[in-house]
Amino acid sequence: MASPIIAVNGLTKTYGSGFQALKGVDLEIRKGEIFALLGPNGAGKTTLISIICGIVNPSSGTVLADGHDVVRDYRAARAKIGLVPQELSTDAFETVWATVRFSRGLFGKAPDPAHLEKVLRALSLWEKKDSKIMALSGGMKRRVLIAKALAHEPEILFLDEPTAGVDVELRHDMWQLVRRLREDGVTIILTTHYIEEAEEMADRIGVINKGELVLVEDKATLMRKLGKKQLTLSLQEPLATIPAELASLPLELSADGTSLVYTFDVQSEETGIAALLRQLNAHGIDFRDLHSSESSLEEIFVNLVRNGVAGGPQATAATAREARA
Ligand SMILES: Nc1ncnc2c1ncn2[C@@H]1O[C@H](COP(=O)(O)OP(=O)(O)OP(=O)(O)O)[C@@H](O)[C@H]1O
Repeated sequence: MASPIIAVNGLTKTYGSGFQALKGVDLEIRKGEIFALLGPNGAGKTTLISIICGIVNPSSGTVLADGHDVVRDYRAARAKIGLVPQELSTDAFETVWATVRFSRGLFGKAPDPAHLEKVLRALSLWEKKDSKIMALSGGMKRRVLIAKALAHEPEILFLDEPTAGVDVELRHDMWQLVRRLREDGVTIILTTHYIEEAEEMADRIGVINKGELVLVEDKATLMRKLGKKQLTLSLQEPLATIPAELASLPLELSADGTSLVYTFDVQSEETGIAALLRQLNAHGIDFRDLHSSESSLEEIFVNLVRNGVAGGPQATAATAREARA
C-alpha cells in the first residue's frame, strides 16, 4: 500500500483534569479517500482531530501528516492541512475577501487571487466577497469557514461536523464540494453525527467510542458484514400474539398486530425464510404483502457503540431501533 497521508500511532491524551480522552489510537488515512469518523458525544473525535491539526498536544504517541511530525515539524505538517471547525472565530468586521486572503497568508503562501476566486465561486460566495462577515447568514458563515480552510490549497481537509444545523440545500452543496475536492486529490476526514452523511459520502468509516477506535472498515464491507435484512409481512388478519411454536424465531409482531417482522443475517447462506413461510402456513397465518429491507449504517452504528464490536453482528436491528428511541 502507498504510504498513508496521515499515520497516527499509539496516540493518547489525558487532559489536565486527569480525564483520558484518547486511549492509544492507531489509524492510517489513505491518500485521496473520504474517511468518516463517527462516535457519540464525548467519544474523542474533536480531541483526535485537534491533535492531528496541532491545536492540542498529545500525551504520548505520534502523528505524521504527509510524513511531517505534527509536533516536531508543526509548520510543515500544518501547511498540508485545512481545518473546518464547528464554530466561526473570525473577525466579524472583515470582508469575506480579506478573511480568505489572510488565511492563505498565514501559511506563508504567495497571494493567488485566482485560486481564492475559484474557492469562493465553488462555495457560491463570490457575490458576497465584499460583504462583512457579520452581515452574512449562518449558512454563508459556514461557507466562509470552508473557504478559509481551502485558501492555502491543503492536501488534507478536516471537516468537524460540517453540516450540523445547516439546511438541506447547504448540506447538498457541501457534499458536492467534498466530492469535487476528492476528485482533485484532496484527502477528506469528516466527523459527523449524521450517519446518513457517512453513508452517503465515506469510502471508509472509523468508529470511536470512549477514546478508543473500535472499528475501521470500508463502508461497503461494514454494511455487508454487520448488516441485517428484515422481511416484513403484512397480515390478512391481525394477530394477538405470536404462536408459541414460532416464539424461538427472530420474529416481532407490530403493536397493532397487523405485521410480522423477521430479521436475518445478510451473510448467512440459510435465511430461514422458506421454513418461516411453511410454519406460518401451517398455523393458518396468511399475509397479503411482504417486503424486505436492509439495516442502515445507523442501526449498525448504534449496535456497535452499545454492544462493542463483538455484540454488533449478533444484536438485532430491533435492538438498534430501541436504542435510538
Ligand atoms: N480541555 C479539556 N479538558 C478536560 N476534558 C476535556 C477537554 N476537552 C475535551 N475534554 C473531554 O474529553 C472527552 C472527549 O471530548 P471530545 O470533544 O474530543 O469529544 P467528541 O467526540 O468530539 O464529542 P462531540 O461529539 O460532543 O463533539 C469529553 O469527555 C470531554 O469532556
